[in-house]
Amino acid sequence: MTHSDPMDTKKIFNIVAAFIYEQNRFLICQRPKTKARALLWEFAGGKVEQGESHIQALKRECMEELAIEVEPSGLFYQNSHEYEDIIVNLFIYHTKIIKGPVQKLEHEDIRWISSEEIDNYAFCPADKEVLEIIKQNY
Ligand SMILES: Nc1nc2c([nH]c(=O)n2[C@@H]2O[C@H](COP(=O)(O)OP(=O)(O)OP(=O)(O)O)[C@@H](O)[C@H]2O)c(=O)[nH]1
Repeated sequence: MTHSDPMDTKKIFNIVAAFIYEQNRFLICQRPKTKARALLWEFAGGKVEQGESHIQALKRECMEELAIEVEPSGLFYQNSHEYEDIIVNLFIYHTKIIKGPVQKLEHEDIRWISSEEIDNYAFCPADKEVLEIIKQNY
């Protein structure tokens, strides 16, 4: 009997994330030590829960992680990426902060960086392509 391909058993998650750009800088967050992709940098966000829209999920995640009220607008970037543990469908939205200030509630660190500084940070692999787009356009 053949063993099933691990592809078949990996869970697939829809992930929403926020591209928050203010005064030539955008917000990046460092993943906690205890989670998958520990200490890699990412855009704020997380898994879309059952029954939630992308917009609802992004608002909830930004409040949970950063204590900010946000208004997501257009979809900026979409990608699927297979990790060792899961497959992510990543949706990154242009997002504005409606009410701050930003507080670091869940991450190891948070930073506002310019596009020139991107190469100084190790990001989640699924973010590689959008970071190239940011480098070219911001
Ligand atoms: N938020 C966010 N997650 C990303 C990005 N890029 C990327 O590959 N991911 C991946 O998407 C997944 C997000 O899941 P998570 O574990 O942070 O989600 P969550 O906040 O709902 O946490 P939970 O699993 O504890 O409920 C992680 O596997 C993470 O590595 C990104 O830019 N932002």
